[in-house]
Amino acid sequence: MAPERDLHGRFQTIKKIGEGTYGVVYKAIHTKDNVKCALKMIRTDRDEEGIPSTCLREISCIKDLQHDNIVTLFDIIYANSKLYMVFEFIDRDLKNLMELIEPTRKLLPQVYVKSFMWQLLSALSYCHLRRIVHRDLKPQNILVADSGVIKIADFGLARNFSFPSRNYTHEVVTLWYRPPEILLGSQRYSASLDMWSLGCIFAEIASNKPLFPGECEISQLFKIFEIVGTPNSTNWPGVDDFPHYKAVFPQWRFDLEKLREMSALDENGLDVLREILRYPPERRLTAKGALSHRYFLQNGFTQNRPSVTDLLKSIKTHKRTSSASSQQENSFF
Ligand SMILES: Nc1ncnc2c1ncn2[C@@H]1O[C@H](COP(=O)(O)OP(=O)(O)OP(=O)(O)O)[C@@H](O)[C@H]1O
Ligand SMILES: [Mg+2]
Repeated sequence: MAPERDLHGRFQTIKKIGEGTYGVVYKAIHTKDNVKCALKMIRTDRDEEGIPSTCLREISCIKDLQHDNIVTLFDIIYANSKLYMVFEFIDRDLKNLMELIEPTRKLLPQVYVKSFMWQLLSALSYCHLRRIVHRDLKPQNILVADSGVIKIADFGLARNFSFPSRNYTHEVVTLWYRPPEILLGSQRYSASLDMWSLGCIFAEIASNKPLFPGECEISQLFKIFEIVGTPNSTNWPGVDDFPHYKAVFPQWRFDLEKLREMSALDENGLDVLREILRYPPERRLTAKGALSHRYFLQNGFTQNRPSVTDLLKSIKTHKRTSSASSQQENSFF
C-alpha cells in the first residue's frame, strides 16, 4: 500500500521506485515545500513491538553524516508503527546508468570511472573516519545525479541487521560485492569490507561487467579464488580458522592477466584494484590511502565532475547513428 495516508498528506507519492532489503522506496513530493524526495518505508518485523530504540539511534546517526557524496536524509518519521526515511531524490542509480550504456557495447569513458571512484572514496573516507561502515555497497545503492555528482545511499542502515539472504519481497540478495571474510563466516566487519565492495564496483563500471558474479555463497567464493587465487595461511594468516574455510577448496593462483582483462583498467587503475583486493582485511588499501594513489594524479585529473547529461546525450546519439547505419564502429563520446 502506498504510504500517503500514513503520512497525513505531508507527501504525495508519485510512484514506487524500488524494493530493497529492508523495505519499499517511493518517489514522492513533499507537499509543503514542493521538493522531490525518496521515501523509504522500513519494514519492521511483525512479532516485534515497533522499532528497537538502538535501531532508531543508529538511524539518527546517519542524519549527522553530511557530505557531498552521501545522500541527504531530510527526516525520519514514525507513523502507524512504520518507520519512514525521507531522502533527497537523485535522478538514477549506477545500475540504471550501466544498463543504459550496455546496449551501445561501449565502455564508460575513463574520466567518468575516475571521477566516480574519487567521489566514492571521498564519501567512504569521511564515514570510515567516523567508524561508520556501509556494509552493503552495490551499484543500486550508488546514486548518480545529472550533474555528475555521485551519492551513496543507505549508509549505516545495514549495521543493525545481520546479512540477509532474501530481501523484502523474497528476492535473493546479491552476493557479488561481499568480501571473502564474510563469505567464510567472519562475524567481524570493518571499513575494509566496504573497500572490497568498492573494488568490485570499480572493475564493474570500467568494464561494464560484474567482476565476481556468483550465484550462491560457494560459487561466489570460487569466482573470487579463480582470479585472486585460493587463500592459504601464507597469503592470509588465520584463514583456516574461519568457520566455512575448507582445506579441500580447489586451488587457483592469482591471475593478474585475467584481472587486467576483466577490469579493462589501465596500469594505475589495475594497481588500485590489486591493492583493494587483498585477502587480509587489514592489508587492503584504505579509502584515504586510495585517494593519494598515483591513479588520481595521472593525466591531469582534476576533481571536476564530468556531466552525466552529456554522457546520456552521447548514448542517445550513438543509438540513433548506429541504428541508421549498419556500421558498428561509430565512435561514442
Ligand atoms: N534517494 C534516492 N533517490 C532516488 N532513488 C533512490 C533513492 N534511494 C533509493 N533509490 C532507488 O530505489 C531503489 C531501491 O532502494 P533500496 O535501497 O530500498 O533497495 P536496494 O538498493 O535495491 O537494496 P538495499 O535495500 O539492499 O539497499 C534503489 O536501487 C534506487 O534505484
Ligand atoms: Mg538501497
